[in-house]
Amino acid sequence: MVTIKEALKIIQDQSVNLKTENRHLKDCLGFSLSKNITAPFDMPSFDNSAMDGYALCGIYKEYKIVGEVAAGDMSEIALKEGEAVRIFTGAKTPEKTTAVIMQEKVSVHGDKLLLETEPKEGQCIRRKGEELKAGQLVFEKGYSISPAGIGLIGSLGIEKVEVFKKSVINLITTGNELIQPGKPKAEGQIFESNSFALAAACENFGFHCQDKKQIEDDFEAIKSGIKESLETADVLILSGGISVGDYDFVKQALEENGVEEQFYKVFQKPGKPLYFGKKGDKFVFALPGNPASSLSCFYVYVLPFLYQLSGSDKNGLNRYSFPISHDFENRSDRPSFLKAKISNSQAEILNGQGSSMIQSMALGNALAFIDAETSVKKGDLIECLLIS
Ligand SMILES: Nc1nc2c(c(=O)[nH]1)N[C@H]1C(S)=C(S)[C@@H](COP(=O)(O)OP(=O)(O)OC[C@H]3O[C@@H](n4cnc5c(N)ncnc54)[C@H](O)[C@@H]3O)O[C@H]1N2
Ligand code: MOO
Repeated sequence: MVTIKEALKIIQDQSVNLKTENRHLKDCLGFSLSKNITAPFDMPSFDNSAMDGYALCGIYKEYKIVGEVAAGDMSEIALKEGEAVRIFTGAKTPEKTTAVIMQEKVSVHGDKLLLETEPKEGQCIRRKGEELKAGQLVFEKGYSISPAGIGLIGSLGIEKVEVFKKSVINLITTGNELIQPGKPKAEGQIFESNSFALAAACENFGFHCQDKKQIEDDFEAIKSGIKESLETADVLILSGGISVGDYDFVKQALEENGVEEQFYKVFQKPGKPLYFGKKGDKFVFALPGNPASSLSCFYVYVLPFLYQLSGSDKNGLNRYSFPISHDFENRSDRPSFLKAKISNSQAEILNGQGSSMIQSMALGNALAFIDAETSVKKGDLIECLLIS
């Protein structure tokens, strides 16, 4: 049995073999850059107007209108003192433009432009290079590409980016009692839900489960299922059959497939029988079957590792401390990840903390960490991992 800290360190210390690929801008959301990106040119690349209005030369209250520039116009108007041109948002400001005035603040009489007040030098002009200078570092290697990141990369004219490949994830659920939702359920059976929750949790953070298998509690079936899944997977996630019961065959089946244990059992609640192993450059997480245990272990251990394998600068769920909204006593002798809800900047530990209970996780939005046999008072800060 290892501590939470030790388990996380064992995972973090794995040497991983990152592969790269080129992806089109439209297909790189959530991927991590395998190279820095620097600005190929100044941004903006020319001085331009921030408003629909008039570009002005000199500081006056009256100007002569001598022309027009629209966004995308290439024409160069040489403005002289006291002259103005009609201009639109994003259009290149003529040379010698002192300021731009928005059209709501002027009146036009023939070719005469009258201002309510004198303009301030430089107003409403977006300067060349004010956001980025040519050659400036825009994103560092490892940056996880966000929608705004895609926007910026596109605006730099970059069509394809080199990113780290994401892992192929395969899932195996085990258990004789499991039947698929939608099928008639006999006494003693339960609906299989972990594979859906785990696949959804992967998708939620930009990872994808390629293959899903459900296998009964039969040693040979589990052993051959693992063998087959490992052929295509970079990361194999199993659920169930990892505890000490007579029908818990997963650990032995992994061993017989040449998977080397990195740790088995973590001193925590939920998720004590968590297993982590490796075979060559493939990794295996065997999560406890209890629905809340498997998902909690996914968030705390699998997700950081998926990020690590994808070259990301992220290392798991965001962690923040929040004041707890009520007194709470953790009676468990194990440090606990408790299903919690953050609202109005306060954390509430929800009812229904059993490892088999997933409703509290579904209604909550965080896992609150409270040490074993620890009491906290209303207002004390507790560490929370934000699920959403
Ligand atoms: N004698 C002991 N018994 C148990 C121990 C222990 O230390 N000694 N540990 C308990 C803890 S803690 C956990 S957690 C569970 C984990 O057991 P397994 O990983 O072997 O999981 P299963 O026994 O297969 O299933 C547990 C529970 O979860 C339900 N389940 C399983 N798979 C799914 C699924 N895909 N979808 C929905 N629900 C699932 C299953 O029906 C069981 O109710 O072991 C304790 N026992
Ligand atoms: O390790 Mo278990 O998840 O407490 O029931």
